Amino acid sequence: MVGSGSKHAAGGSGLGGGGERRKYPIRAEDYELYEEIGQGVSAIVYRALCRPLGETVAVKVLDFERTNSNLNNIMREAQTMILIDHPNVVKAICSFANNQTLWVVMPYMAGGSCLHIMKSVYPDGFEEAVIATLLREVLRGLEYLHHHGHIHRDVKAGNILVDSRGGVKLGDFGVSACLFESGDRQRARNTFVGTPCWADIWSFGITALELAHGHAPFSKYPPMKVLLMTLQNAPPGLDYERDKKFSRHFKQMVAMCLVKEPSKRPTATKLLKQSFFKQARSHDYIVRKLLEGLPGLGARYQALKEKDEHLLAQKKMPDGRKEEISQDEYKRGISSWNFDIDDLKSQASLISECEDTISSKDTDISSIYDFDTSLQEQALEGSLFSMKYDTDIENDVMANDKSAVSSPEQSVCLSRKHSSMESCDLDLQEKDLDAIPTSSFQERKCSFSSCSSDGFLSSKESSFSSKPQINIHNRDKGSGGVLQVADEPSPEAISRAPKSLVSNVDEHDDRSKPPLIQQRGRFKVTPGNVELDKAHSPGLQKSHSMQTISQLSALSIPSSAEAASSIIGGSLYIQLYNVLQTNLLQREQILHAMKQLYISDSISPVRMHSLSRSPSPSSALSVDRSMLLSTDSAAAQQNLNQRANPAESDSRNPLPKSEPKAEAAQDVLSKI
Ligand SMILES: Nc1ncnc2c1ncn2[C@@H]1O[C@H](COP(=O)(O)OP(=O)(O)OP(=O)(O)O)[C@@H](O)[C@H]1O
Repeated sequence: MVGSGSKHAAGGSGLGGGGERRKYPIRAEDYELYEEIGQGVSAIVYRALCRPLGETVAVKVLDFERTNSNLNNIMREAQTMILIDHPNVVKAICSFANNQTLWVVMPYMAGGSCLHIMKSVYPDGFEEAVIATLLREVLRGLEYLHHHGHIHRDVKAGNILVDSRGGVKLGDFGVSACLFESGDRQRARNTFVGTPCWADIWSFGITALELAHGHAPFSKYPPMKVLLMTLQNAPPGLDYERDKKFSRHFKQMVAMCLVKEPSKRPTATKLLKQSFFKQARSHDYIVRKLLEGLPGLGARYQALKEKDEHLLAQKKMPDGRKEEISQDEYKRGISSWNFDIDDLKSQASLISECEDTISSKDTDISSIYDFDTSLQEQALEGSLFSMKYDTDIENDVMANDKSAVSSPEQSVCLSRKHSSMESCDLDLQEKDLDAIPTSSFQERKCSFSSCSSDGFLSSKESSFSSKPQINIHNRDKGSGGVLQVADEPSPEAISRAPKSLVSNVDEHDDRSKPPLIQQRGRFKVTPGNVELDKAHSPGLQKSHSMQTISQLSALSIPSSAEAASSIIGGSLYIQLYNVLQTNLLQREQILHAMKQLYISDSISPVRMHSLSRSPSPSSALSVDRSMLLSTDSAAAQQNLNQRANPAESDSRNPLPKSEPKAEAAQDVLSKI
């Protein structure tokens, strides 16, 4: 559709009334944009008039500059929306390019989103019959999507839209996935039988709670806490005192959706048969209950926006923002995955190579969600979690240029040579306590100190590089699964990388954009004192992994400490975990190398054993300098291989031997 020579596009059935297909113009000048009615990660939605037809529509203006999704992805979203034809799913009427933007024309949903309605009028949630009516419509939409091989992946109150006649539709296909898009329909069907709906069904259950309470579970908690709670706690439900007003059927329906074991969740079709939905009513009921007396959408949206801005002016994150971020984390923490099974399998096996705590035996998707010890959860967060949520940036770079993957020397992103604290303050300060709940503060602090107790990472000493970095996960098993950070991607990689990525690399090119310190999946770290303006934030991708970033980037971050605790604390936590993993792996490799060298130098087995068991730097005080100078994990690995397979040893790479130097050992280990 984009750039099509024709000046008109056929609208979807029903839009023109009487079943005729109306011709919608595909030129910007044929649409008059009125007030803003919504904003997403990379798009602003306006009420608009389609001049030739005299019809009010919604136009979603997607800024190419603000999305780091490639054009194909954007087109895919628009195309998907155009092909949609179901009364409970918002379809796109047409789309076209206009300068640096893509315009997607949609039917105008005058009631706006359920989230906005709740925030404006029902802060404590809707009554049960309203919820049943809304959710039945949503389920019908989901049933249709799943039947056609689509997964919505972003089911939430904010994406349930209501039209002026009480019609309810699921909107926002920004992160939807088509199971068949690889072209191998049969394989996709076989691989995914039954699975894809699971993610949406979990989100659907959380959305039910959101509609019942006015907010999603744990929405007041910071994202990482929410994710941990999702993994650690029993699934949430309608179990509290305040939930007594809800029927048994409602509670049962929610409980069916919120089962951690994905395969045990019902399909949309099965859910629709639940008794809970017997109380669902008509569209008129929705009009009466929700829309009557409601201010116009534009005014409502403006009022909510002003409230948020007011909170921002007071340097507080608006509750709504907090909630949105947390609820996204919550839902996505358990319900999202990338849809490349092979990729997931290789990631899972990678993790098992890195982490003893995760079994590699079962690489089925569901097993990925089945870790139940806290250590495994932490490993999940640190590695699988971040890998699962990799953005397209990584994929693009990996696909485009493998040379962008850094050498092992470049892989340590926490190093002394980049020890300025400019980027972020890892040492969470007491004054930030009001920004996040005490429990999570303590938990996070505790995590940091446990790192430092090993002597490998001190929260006080360490920092992230202030240099912009691109985070590349090395998925090559041969590398042992080290998570690597490319310090400087090759010029080729830069030239071929998506524009937004390049802009992250070269901060000098665009100083209006906050320098990206590190981007890992949905999280990024920026200098704490940078004013982040959503409108100018770079590299925003319309994907769930970036949604939080966008929400965060809309905020003014007043101080690094505050930012660390209230906003990017979660991302720091993840990054620290990744760093820790990287370092632990390297440490293991070095210790292995040391062991081997000790063997060759006739060091007593008892001593060697104690060395391998003790991770503390002091245990390495009397080791051979040459053993320790190899911080290059690949070289260490090669040395190990040579020792293990002497026949294969390469005489061009002799294992260096030199004198014992305790200080050197300590020096090297302290840098790890
Ligand atoms: N057709 C529509 N009619 C009325 N309002 C709409 C329509 N489409 C979207 N909106 C409003 O605009 C907001 C943002 O739209 P949308 O979710 O499509 O953008 P996005 O960039 O995909 O956002 P997200 O961050 O939720 O992924 C919605 O939450 C909703 O309030």
